[in-house]
Amino acid sequence: MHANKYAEPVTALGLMSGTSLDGVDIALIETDGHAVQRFGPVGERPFTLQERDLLRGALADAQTLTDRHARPGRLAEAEAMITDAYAETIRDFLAGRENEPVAVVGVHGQTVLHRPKDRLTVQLIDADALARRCGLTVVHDLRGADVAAGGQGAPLVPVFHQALARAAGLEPPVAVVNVGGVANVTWIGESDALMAFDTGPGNALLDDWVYRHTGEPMDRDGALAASGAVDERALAALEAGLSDYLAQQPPKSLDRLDLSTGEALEGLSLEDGAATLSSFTARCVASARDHLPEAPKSWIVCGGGARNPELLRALTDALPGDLTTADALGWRGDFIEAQAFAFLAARSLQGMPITFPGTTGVPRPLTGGSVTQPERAA
Ligand SMILES: Nc1ncnc2c1ncn2[C@@H]1O[C@H](COP(=O)(O)OP(=O)(O)OP(=O)(O)O)[C@@H](O)[C@H]1O
Ligand SMILES: CC(=O)N[C@H]1[C@@H]2OC[C@@H](O2)[C@@H](O)[C@@H]1O[C@H](C)C(=O)O
Repeated sequence: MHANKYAEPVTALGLMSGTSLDGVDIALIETDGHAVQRFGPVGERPFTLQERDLLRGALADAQTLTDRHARPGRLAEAEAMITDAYAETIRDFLAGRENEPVAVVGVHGQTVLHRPKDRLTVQLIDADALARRCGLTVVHDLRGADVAAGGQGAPLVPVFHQALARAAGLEPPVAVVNVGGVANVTWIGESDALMAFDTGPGNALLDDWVYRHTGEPMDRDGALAASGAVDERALAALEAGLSDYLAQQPPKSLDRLDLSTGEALEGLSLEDGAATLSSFTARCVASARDHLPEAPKSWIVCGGGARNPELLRALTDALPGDLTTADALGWRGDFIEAQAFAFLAARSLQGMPITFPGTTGVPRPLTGGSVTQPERAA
């Protein structure tokens, strides 16, 4: 009956590089912007240590920005690096897949500053150069319109979580928790009801702690946390440091640099610090329940944190209800964000809303994204 309600499906690519600064994820889907008709291949391109250092420098230099288009300090170099990395990722991904009729590429870029209360959110990516180099239509700046309209500009992925949950026939209410650098939750109730917000740290503080002590980028497989113990005093201090945010009613979102351990972990061993930070992430997710309209029957964990067994254990301890990973449902938990940016680009091309009062607090459902055609960018 609704045969013409949605547009013809298109093949869309999505690229995401998140707050963990670990690399670029890419995914191909076929979608009409409402559902996913086909999940295609995925890929990733890790950042080198030098690239991560450049991004850390760019994050620091972005703190004084007042103009989202300015690129002082290391920002210009970082943007060129990100654009190269995205172009390279697309080229390598499509090599041997020339038959994929890619209609659009949705790109997130690299967030270096996110201050929605000042109507400022900055993602590094030169979309014109990218469109030119890959010869494809690029949709970028998916947060800008939302922030300009008074929204939080994040999280953006909830409408895709909703499409995934709908297709899986999950019994509402269900919560999807993305444990990236920052963690966020999407709550999906009856009749497509949607609420979403950033819950607090995901892996960012744990990554920083491990990097500072060992030069390694993460607590791989939770090995450090597994051999440490949670320090309750330090945990309480961490929670006190974020208490205003935790208590705040959604909509709400975080900048990576809003998160810090302060003095809370002083004197702790590497292992105890890792155990305490893993628990902190889980406790912040658990405290998100206070803001949800109804307790979720099940929790689905995705993002890099789902690969950390200690973090999963801490989440299982902290959350009532069933907890499962996205991968256990047959989703590609590490690539949901990349798939989401493909989905959002397809919606953007059709002028469909990508953010909602329940997700970013924008006054009414709003479309977003800027479209760059390869010929216009030439
Ligand atoms: N095997 C593993 N063991 C422990 N942690 C892991 C493992 N694999 C990934 N991670 C964690 O996941 C992080 C990457 O997660 P992800 O790619 O979801 O983040 P992101 O997309 O950068 O973040 P965001 O969602 O905040 O934008 C790594 O930095 C690391 O902390
Ligand atoms: C401003 C920004 O880049 N925020 C990210 C960050 O990383 C996780 C969380 O904080 C989320 O709000 C968002 O990313 C995902 C992709 C989102 O918008 O849904």
